[in-house]
Amino acid sequence: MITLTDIAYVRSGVEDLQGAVRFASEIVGLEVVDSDEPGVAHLRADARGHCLTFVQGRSGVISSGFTVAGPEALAEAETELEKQGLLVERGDRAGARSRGVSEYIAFDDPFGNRVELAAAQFRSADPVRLTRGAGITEFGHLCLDAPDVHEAYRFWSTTFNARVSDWVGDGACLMRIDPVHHKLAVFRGEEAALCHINFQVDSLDDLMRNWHFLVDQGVEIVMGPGRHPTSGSVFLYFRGPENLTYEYAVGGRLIEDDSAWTPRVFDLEQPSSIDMWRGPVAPTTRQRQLPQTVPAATS
Ligand SMILES: O=C/C=C/C(C(=O)O)=C(/O)C(=O)O
Ligand SMILES: [Fe+2]
Repeated sequence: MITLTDIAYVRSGVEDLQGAVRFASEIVGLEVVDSDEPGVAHLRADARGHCLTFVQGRSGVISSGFTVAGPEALAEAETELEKQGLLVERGDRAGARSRGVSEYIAFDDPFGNRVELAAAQFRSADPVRLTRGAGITEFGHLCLDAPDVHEAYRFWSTTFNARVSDWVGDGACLMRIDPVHHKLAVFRGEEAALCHINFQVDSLDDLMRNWHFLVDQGVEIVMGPGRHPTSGSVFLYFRGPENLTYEYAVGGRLIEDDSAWTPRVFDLEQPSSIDMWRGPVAPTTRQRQLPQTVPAATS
């Protein structure tokens, strides 16, 4: 089993590089990192050198990167994946440099999502300089699409150390690789794709200020503000250029003791399974069944 130590980055192809960078920096708030690569832009949210890369070209996710413990673990992972019959490519020096990692390998998950494993992701000692006061604290998780979330779970939980934290019916599988409720989510979708990329913010005030800012900027709000019963985080999903969906979230449960946690299965048909603030506020059935008051008998 391959042990993933963290999420590392998302690389996405964009037709309008300037537009994507402008949105990710001036609207989302990420810091633009210097890049000497023509047609490539890197953005930063936390101590990682960068966590989001846009590459001028065909629109759509290129790859999602994770880290393993080091070069030996990477070599073992390469062997393990090849044993499973997966076609594994070892990245070259230029590719590693562009990813801000020491070395990496790449393969497709069973659905065609391009996944990369890196031996080490470079950290930056420079303080993060967000482009606006969005309150972003970290690149929190990434969510992939797959036609069968159970099959996806089987892949991630047998090939890797992913454990399921919660399910939303057959629609979503939320997996952890450390105590954070999920660093990797898989949503049911017709084909391989990046469902969204999450950035944690420091406070509820940050999230709500961001909401007003996005609305004032005319950004498409996809969902929220709301609260996930799964992680418990308060969320806000919004659409950026070329259909890249971002999520701000605040909070979220930690699962420190695997043995004490039992994954729950929320009903995909219930709106409150995605947003617990959408639960029924109408009178409960008990009140509806209260006997009608009987008019006083007329004498
Ligand atoms: O309906 C599921 C939503 C899950 C969460 C969460 O619980 O935080 C996400 O953020 C997600 O799907 O990525
Ligand atoms: Fe999310």
